[in-house]
Amino acid sequence: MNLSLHTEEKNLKAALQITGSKSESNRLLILQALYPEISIENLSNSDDSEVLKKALEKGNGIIDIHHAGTAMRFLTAYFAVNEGCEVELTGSKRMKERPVRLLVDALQRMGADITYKNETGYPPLVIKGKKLHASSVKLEANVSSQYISALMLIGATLPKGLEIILEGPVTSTSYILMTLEIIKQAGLNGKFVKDRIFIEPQESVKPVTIPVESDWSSASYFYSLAAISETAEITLNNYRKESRQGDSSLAEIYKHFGVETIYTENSITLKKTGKARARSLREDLRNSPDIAQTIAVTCLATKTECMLTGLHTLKIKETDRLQALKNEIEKFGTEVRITGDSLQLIPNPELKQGVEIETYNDHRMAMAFAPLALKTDLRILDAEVVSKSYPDFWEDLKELGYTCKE
Ligand SMILES: O=C(O)C1=C[C@@H](OP(=O)(O)O)[C@@H](O)[C@H](O)C1
Ligand SMILES: C=C(OP(=O)(O)O)C(=O)O
Repeated sequence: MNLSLHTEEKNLKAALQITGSKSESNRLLILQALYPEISIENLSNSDDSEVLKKALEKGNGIIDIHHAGTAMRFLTAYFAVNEGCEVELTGSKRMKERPVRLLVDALQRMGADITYKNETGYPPLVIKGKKLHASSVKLEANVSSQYISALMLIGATLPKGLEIILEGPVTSTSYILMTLEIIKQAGLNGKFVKDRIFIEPQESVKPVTIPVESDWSSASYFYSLAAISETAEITLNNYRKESRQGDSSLAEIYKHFGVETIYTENSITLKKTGKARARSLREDLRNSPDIAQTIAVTCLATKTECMLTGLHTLKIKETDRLQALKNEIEKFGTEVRITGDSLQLIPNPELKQGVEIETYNDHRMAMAFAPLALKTDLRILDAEVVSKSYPDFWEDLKELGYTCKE
């Protein structure tokens, strides 16, 4: 499905209910499978959470998790300790190019029975679940925090718990902290001190209901819309100031674009009153990689010079996001310089019209570019990709006065 986006709206006003955080949901689904006393509220309706839920229900045989990175990594650890199960964990073509070696190495050193079906270091994986007795493991921490979260989630089921020693710089730390907070909220114990994470052993937890906050990465597209609009007042329900999600740094970052965040007990209102904006932006996004695309497109639309750093993980996500951003932003006549971990955008006063955006099977490419329709009509190719994290995205955009035509 290709969508042509158009809007004449300059003043945005709406109240929306975005689905639950996929990161929180996927942690909770794994914990619930290990500790059935846990109940979850406001679970994400994303494809990634749906495939994880189905995989846990299936529990044996060939399990295809499509494009879902967290599902691949979390299930690798989950099945490795699930005594008696035999699974082949596979995914989309792109998933077979996304590395899992550091996690698999760590689990193998802990005694797990995991082999590669095709290429060493990449899915599909053949996993035979067994009891693991290790109590400590070392792991390089600069490639993906998902490997670390995966180990943390199974840590309490091991007879002596698990100490995870992080080697080198740590990336996406906010997601490790999210895992720890959720583990504690479930009634388990753990701590993260310097380069070490300790998860205490525990066989069961007391019955507990854990609400999932709505998804801050999904909220980023509304921050971008507010930034690009003349005025905006967009209320998003089920968000908190004290969030577990690192992408809540949006509230601070978007002040540069004149967007204020007003917090009430259970919602945020993004308010733009037309104040002057900064002409340039410097941000280190190593703790919130998923909002890099949104911010780059906001800068394109608002003609803000920007230098985004800490982006070394973007190359191994749903697509090579640095290259994809360069390809698509340059279609508008704006220069983009990328390195292995940074993106610089040099604004151009003219914005080319009638551009078609390739989305590279990446939900965030489609959603990040959509706000730009406030400035120029555009066409988003394969627009259905949004369902990976936010299936209702196009419907919610209509609430803001957009027309989205096939
Ligand atoms: O743990 C998580 O829920 C996630 C961690 C991040 O990945 P990396 O740690 O690989 O950067 C993030 O990009 C991804 O969307 C979700
Ligand atoms: C990178 C992402 O997801 P995952 O790694 O879980 O596929 C994302 O949602 O932006």
